[in-house]
Amino acid sequence: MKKITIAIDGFSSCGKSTMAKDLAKEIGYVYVDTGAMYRAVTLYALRHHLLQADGGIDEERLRQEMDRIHITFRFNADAGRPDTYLNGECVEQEIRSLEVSKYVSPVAALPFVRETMVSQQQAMGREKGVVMDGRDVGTLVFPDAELKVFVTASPQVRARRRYDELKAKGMPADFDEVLRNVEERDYIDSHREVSPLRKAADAIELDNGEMTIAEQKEWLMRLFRKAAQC
Ligand SMILES: Nc1ncnc2c1ncn2[C@@H]1O[C@H](COP(=O)(O)OP(=O)(O)O)[C@@H](O)[C@H]1O
Ligand SMILES: Nc1ccn([C@@H]2O[C@H](COP(=O)(O)OP(=O)(O)O)[C@@H](O)[C@H]2O)c(=O)n1
Repeated sequence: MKKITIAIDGFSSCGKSTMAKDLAKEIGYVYVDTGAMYRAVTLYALRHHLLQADGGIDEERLRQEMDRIHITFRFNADAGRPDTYLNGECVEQEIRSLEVSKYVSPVAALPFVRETMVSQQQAMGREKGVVMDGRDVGTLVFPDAELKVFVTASPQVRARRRYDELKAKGMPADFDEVLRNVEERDYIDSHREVSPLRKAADAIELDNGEMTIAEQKEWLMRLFRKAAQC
């Protein structure tokens, strides 16, 4: 079987990371969560007071600080997926907070932020054998990926999944707030100027609203076997 590149894009909270990390584990590929990288930049900006509550961003300072933001991943055997590190500190839990979710899409829409993240992502996947999930992996990061999937489900289903996850982790959450955030991020992600969220023409679409995690895993595994054989 040849080593390939697998791109999993789609709307917020639909299960992209779950599918991507499960597949990567099963087939021994590297998993890269590109959303975690934008979340880590956002956490850095929050901690350094570069984001205002009214939505304003101190773009100039963030641009100057970009080379001080080092994002790495380290595999966590208990979680079965990589944890995200910001300048050497594990921030896996903190970047998933609703606070970070509220600010991440405007930060991710900044061209200089995207440029930095995309070149790091391309370096991580240069050797192939990678499963990468995000918004622009199949369209911009790896337009030649051998397997591209675009995942979606209704906003209510997605918000419920994210709400349940936050609750299970003991993090504060209100369902309506989570739903609003999911819808707002989808809108910003789909309407930004630089590499907006789009289904690549050659991506296979999956609405997993009625699927279990096990079913979607099996579905993706079948696609992988087909794509890696030819
Ligand atoms: N098919 C599914 N049915 C129910 N819950 C799911 C399904 N797929 C993923 N989840 C759960 O939904 C939440 C969001 O999934 P995640 O993989 O983080 O989504 P994304 O990466 O698209 O934001 C997680 O808690 C995950 O366990
Ligand atoms: N390749 C990517 C991945 C994420 N993002 C941004 O980062 C945010 C968080 O991504 P995520 O994948 O963690 O989001 P969830 O789907 O997990 O909620 C998204 O809402 C986008 O604004 C992006 O712009 N491009």
